[in-house]
Amino acid sequence: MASSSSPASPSRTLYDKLWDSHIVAEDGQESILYIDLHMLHEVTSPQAFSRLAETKRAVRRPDLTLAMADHCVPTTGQDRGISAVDDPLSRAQLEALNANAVAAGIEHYSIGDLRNGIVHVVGPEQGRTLPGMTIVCGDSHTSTHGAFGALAFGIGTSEIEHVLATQSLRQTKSRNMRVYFSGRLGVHVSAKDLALRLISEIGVDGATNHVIEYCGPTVDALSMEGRMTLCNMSIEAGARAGLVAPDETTFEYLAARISPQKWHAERAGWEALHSDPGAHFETEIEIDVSDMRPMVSWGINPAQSISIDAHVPSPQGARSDKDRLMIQRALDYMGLEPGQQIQGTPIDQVFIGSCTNGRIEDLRAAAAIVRGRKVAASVSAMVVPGSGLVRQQAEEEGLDRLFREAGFDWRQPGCSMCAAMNSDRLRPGERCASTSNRNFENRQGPNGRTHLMSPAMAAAAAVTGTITDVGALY
Ligand SMILES: CC(C)[C@H](C(=O)O)[C@@H](O)C(=O)O
Ligand code: SF4
Repeated sequence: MASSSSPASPSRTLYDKLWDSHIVAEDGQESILYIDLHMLHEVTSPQAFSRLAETKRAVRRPDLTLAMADHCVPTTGQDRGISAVDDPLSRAQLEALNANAVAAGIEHYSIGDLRNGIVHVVGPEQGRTLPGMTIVCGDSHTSTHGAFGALAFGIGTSEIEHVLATQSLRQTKSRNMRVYFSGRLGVHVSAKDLALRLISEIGVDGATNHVIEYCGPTVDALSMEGRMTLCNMSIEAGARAGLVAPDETTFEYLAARISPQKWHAERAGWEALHSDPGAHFETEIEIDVSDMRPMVSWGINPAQSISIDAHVPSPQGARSDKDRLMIQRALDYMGLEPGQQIQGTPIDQVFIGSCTNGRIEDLRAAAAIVRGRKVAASVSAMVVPGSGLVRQQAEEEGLDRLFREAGFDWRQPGCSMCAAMNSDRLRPGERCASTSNRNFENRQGPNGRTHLMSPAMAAAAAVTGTITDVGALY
């Protein structure tokens, strides 16, 4: 695929600039890109290391590689590790990651280390994610790091092997897409709602073959945490990556995480990381969010999301036979009636966490709703901080006490019930208010039912026992 504007063109998008500045070699439609940071987790890296060993190749740049366990770690009793009896597969994955990292000299935050957590929370937190970088990980939500103006995307196991061996990656360029959000967000309307709104409008394949650049006054006003939430969910619209051009908000976030020398040396370069005026985007979307209410998913993919005051669709109203079948299947799986109000639907569990919404700001937003209230008797609710440092920060602020006193479980960090790869999972038929990013069938446990929403909305669901407009709690 031809790039939207050639390297020599005067007007380039941010994506064009990131792409051009990392080309090591070009071959027809494909380029080899240099990779500045490669993050590893326990689920997708073991086979890549085995292949490397089989072919007697070494890790080329251990210093540009960072490893941590997140997907299958338990969220209680982490000091005990994982028992080989209870969960032999997860235990083997943790041991493999540890052994591989040690053997290659790769920095590794193992389970129980304060710096450990979900890879997409930890990279930025540790100041490893920087504007202008190329970042890859064997994980689709690597798009999160695009919030810093880094070209960040998920890769497969054979690509992990390739990056480990060469620190480069063969890629075909995607198209440029611009998503412009205007309008001031209402109280309790957050970046998560922006993401769900966008995906509900363009669909789960609306950004396929594209890299999205998010911009406009609404995005400018978002914190880094909010931008990470937004970029995180780019992949749920089918995009290869999401981007936000770095600005003062970004620089300030980084000032607290990297050395002053590095910050001063890099800053001028970071300031050039934006789309030039007149740069060409193949696809442009504009959304005015001034009147937006919080969003919630009703179905079995993130595009099946509606405003909290809306009604679940009915198959009769579908535009095509395919849509009708999709709606029917989603209603059946979710145990919802056509046309019913989403508000007031009783829930069984609440999960606050994940790489979408497991950062300190997310916990603060949820805690603000929980303060002085109790989790409904019918609900079991848990908070899983995105990293050990997020957990520590929350404890310093007394948020853990607020959650515990309200009846939440206060857990140790990891992916947890986002993907149910550890023992945190829904029982069949249970309905969950979740701050994660995927509501696919069986995602949070076999026959579990997931409703995606923001942390404030999940907290409101916890205290009322139903899907509730958090704005109505005041
Ligand atoms: C396990 C991993 C490959 C997977 C991903 O790539 O996204 C997981 O993180 C997820 O969210 O489903
Ligand atoms: S928190 Fe969920 S979405 Fe994020 S990396 Fe872990 S499993 Fe994937």
